[in-house]
Amino acid sequence: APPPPARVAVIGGTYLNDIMLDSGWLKQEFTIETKAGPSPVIHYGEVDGVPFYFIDGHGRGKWVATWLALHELGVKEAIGGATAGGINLAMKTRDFVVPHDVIDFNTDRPKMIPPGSLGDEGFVLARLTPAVDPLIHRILVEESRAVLRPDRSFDDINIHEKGVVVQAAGGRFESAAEIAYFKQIGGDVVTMNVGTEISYARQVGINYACLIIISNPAEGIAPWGWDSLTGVYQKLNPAALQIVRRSLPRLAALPATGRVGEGLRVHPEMTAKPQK
Ligand SMILES: CSC[C@H]1O[C@H](OP(=O)(O)O)[C@H](O)[C@@H]1O
Ligand code: HPA
Repeated sequence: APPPPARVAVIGGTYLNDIMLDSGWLKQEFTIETKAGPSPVIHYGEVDGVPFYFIDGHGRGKWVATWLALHELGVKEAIGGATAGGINLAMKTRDFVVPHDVIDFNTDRPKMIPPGSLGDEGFVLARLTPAVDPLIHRILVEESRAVLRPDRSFDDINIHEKGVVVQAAGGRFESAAEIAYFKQIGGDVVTMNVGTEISYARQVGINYACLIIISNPAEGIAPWGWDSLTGVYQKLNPAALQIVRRSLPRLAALPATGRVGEGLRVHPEMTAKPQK
């Protein structure tokens, strides 16, 4: 049977994976074939009557196939969850950041989704300004406040409405000198995943923003231990799940057209036609 339709997707990183898989919201799993090979496992779920897809671990290494599959399935809105290291001293461990921009130093995933993957003639140079969808960005800020603020035990947690997320090369943590450099060029938090996600979502025309929880101070900013990584997200996971739950119906109700990303993906002058 074909998977049930949904126009919204949630992509889990470290902190959202387990709690989404345990949420009781997921009903069915499937994979689909894409021009970049089989998709990762895609979960179909429903909560409060809203159908959605969930992919854990950012697609478990299947970066291009993940976003081609979501496009193929007709997804229009997506939120990503990720942990990151705090570079900006105002962005402490446990704080929430809804980034507005990105610096992408990833080198092992293609910057451009291979030409022809989407059935476009030639290639498309997507634009990243603004880097995330402003409407989804606002929803994540508002729902983070709505969930965290009434709970006095979260009083020490800041919700940062803006932030530049640096995607490091990935594959290992950064050196202190690398972080000092990221700080100098305006980076606020550092991740190994979100830069690619921001870029691929735009390239396939899916409106996207992400909710980051800081799990540790970036290297050289302050000492941290492995327990920081696990401890932070275990404590904040239930709150994150409620933020997702409250955001989903709002994402599903967003207008399908007239969105800022539409004009940023395809421009006729930027599309190389095959030579006659
Ligand atoms: C958990 S430490 C490093 C790991 O965490 C971040 O990923 P995620 O988006 O799954 O939270 C970071 O990018 C690294 O992959
Ligand atoms: N660096 C890169 N990615 C991360 C970090 C970090 O310090 N913490 C969580 N994800």
